[in-house]
Amino acid sequence: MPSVITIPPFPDDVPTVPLVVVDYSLILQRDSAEIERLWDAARSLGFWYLKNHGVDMEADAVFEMGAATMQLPFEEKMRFEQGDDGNSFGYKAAGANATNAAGDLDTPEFINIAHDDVYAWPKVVRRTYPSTVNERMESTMIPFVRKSTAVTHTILAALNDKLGLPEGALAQLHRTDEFSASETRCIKSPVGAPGAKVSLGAHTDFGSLTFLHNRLGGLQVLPPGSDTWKYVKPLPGHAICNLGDAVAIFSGGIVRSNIHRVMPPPGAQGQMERWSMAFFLRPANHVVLNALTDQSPLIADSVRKAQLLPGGRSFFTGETAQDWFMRRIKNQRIKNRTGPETWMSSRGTERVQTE
Ligand SMILES: O=C(O)CCC(=O)C(=O)O
Ligand SMILES: [Fe+2]
Repeated sequence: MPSVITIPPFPDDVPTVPLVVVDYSLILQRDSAEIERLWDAARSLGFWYLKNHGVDMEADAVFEMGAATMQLPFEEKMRFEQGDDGNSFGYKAAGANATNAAGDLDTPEFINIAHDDVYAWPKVVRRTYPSTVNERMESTMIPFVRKSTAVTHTILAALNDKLGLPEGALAQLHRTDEFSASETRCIKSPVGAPGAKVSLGAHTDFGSLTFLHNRLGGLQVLPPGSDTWKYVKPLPGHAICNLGDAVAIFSGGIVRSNIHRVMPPPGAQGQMERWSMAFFLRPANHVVLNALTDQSPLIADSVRKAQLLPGGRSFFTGETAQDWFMRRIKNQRIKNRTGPETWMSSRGTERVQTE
């Protein structure tokens, strides 16, 4: 199991980004100093560590589900492959996605489980999964997804207030009783050759909030204004949170969906398989990704200012969350590639960040 393997230390001679540590137990108590810390992180890099979130045991169980799933015969996993039409639920084989405009292939395998299927279990509402997932729906997936939904909604509520939105405005766009692309992903990356290329290509996240559980290094961010990728060092007992495109657009650019990628783990960690796992909170499928200017003067002001800048940005995509997500997934698939333009069609808000 990934969680009981001894992990070599993260090297101390690689560039890392110092992330703010947010204490979830204080956010839950609506501690204003802690909410301010979260607010600063959300607006500057859009990434932060989260401690005292209380989901570690459940996260370990999801890693165990991922390990059991990846051990299934390849043909069995391929019975649940996500396909090329823009759906991400199910299995994604290594090499199914491009990592850049040149069409270089990704190396990780994923198992993606739709939250809609977890909420509705034992009813199947989006798709079916391998037996290793079904057997753990009650023991593992339901507790993990319930707790992670609560954590991510609590963070969203704190951001909602700071954005000057009416109470519950963001929650209303992320209702758990409406279908969405929200999912839990367990990722296995094989041991790479030293100096191996990018494992998961540079991207911004497609939805609103990612709650990421990392054991090994490899995740990198490109901080605003920098041309050097920096590692995010995994810290025991700390999850990593980052904001995605949807909430950056809703906020009119006040909060940031920062570009990131995954490289083979650095130093001695490079000798190991890399496992990671993420809970992705995304808006309901029908929600249109536009800035919420009519609900917050702060957001209206931010959009006005952004549009006055040279090359002024629009925060009105007119695309639904479902179309935005499916376009991005579909155009990453190597089978759909016609040329560099396919990669460009897979892009979200990273279009305005350096790649
Ligand atoms: O594996 C990681 O550390 C990050 C994965 C990621 O960025 C993603 O799946 O969107
Ligand atoms: Fe990501």
